[in-house]
Amino acid sequence: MTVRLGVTGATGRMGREVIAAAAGREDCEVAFAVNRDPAGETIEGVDIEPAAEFDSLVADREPAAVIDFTGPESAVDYARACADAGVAFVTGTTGFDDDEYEALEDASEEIPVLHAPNFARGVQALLNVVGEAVRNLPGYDVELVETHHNAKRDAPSGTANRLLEEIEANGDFGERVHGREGEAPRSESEIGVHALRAGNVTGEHEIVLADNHEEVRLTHRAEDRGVFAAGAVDAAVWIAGQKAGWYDFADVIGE
Ligand SMILES: NC(=O)C1=CN([C@@H]2O[C@H](COP(=O)(O)OP(=O)(O)OC[C@H]3O[C@@H](n4cnc5c(N)ncnc54)[C@H](OP(=O)(O)O)[C@@H]3O)[C@@H](O)[C@H]2O)C=CC1
Ligand SMILES: O=C(O)C1=N[C@H](C(=O)O)C[C@H](O)C1
Repeated sequence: MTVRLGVTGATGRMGREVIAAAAGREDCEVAFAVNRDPAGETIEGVDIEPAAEFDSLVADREPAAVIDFTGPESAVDYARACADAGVAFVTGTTGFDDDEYEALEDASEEIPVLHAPNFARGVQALLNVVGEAVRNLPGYDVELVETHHNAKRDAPSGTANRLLEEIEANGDFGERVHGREGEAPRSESEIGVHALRAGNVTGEHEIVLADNHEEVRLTHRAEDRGVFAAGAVDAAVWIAGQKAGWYDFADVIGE
């Protein structure tokens, strides 16, 4: 069966990759793709339509799932529209505040919703091992450094926040300290968090665990945005067969 997909944020860095990833597969097809101001563009043979036509495109082209890489406000709007239309929703957008995240969770009462701050399988593996590393090294200093391209809006990255949750769930830590300046000695239990923005870096996350005699570094480096797009399309094909509820990328990989 071919899964029909809608794509939002289609002319963005990720939207283009999602369309290319879907075009290269036989188990799915792009039913429509929208962007805020598409200016008549075509990507991989798909005409990019204005975002204002989203509701009517969903009604006419009947996608089984929508893949969203836009921004937090837009993602929430699309999640609500998908809930109204009964269409599954997959979003890789990051930077949601608590209210926005709650709105996504509300939508999951009516449709399947999957949010993953990172669709790289290597990041999922990193999430699986970081807690174990922290548990094995009690009392070690923990610092997280993430590096992204100079156009990224949110900081720290969604992936960094997710890694921090995993670290905190597995050790006895104090506050997160975002960067340091001036007189800023390290307290024993704080977690230092550092967001670098430079050039065209696709996405790097490194966790440093150290005491005074040794250090361990766990690093993930995305070489190409195609890795995120492939994971997002896997998630959309998978979610098309699920019932309403809240899912994450681990659910997709676990099957
Ligand atoms: N989960 C993951 O694996 C990954 C997540 N991300 C996240 O994905 C999001 C997008 O990243 P990226 O592609 O780099 O960002 P871009 O800014 O390149 O792309 C976002 C696109 O969404 C469009 N857009 C914004 N609002 C709407 C709307 N209402 N309707 C339709 N289109 C809209 C923008 O249009 P316009 O040009 O008009 O602003 C733009 O084309 C970010 O939150 C990022 O952190 C990124 C990479 C991987
Ligand atoms: O904006 C990006 O580019 C990325 N954003 C995601 C995040 O915030 O974690 C994932 C990836 O690192 C690329």
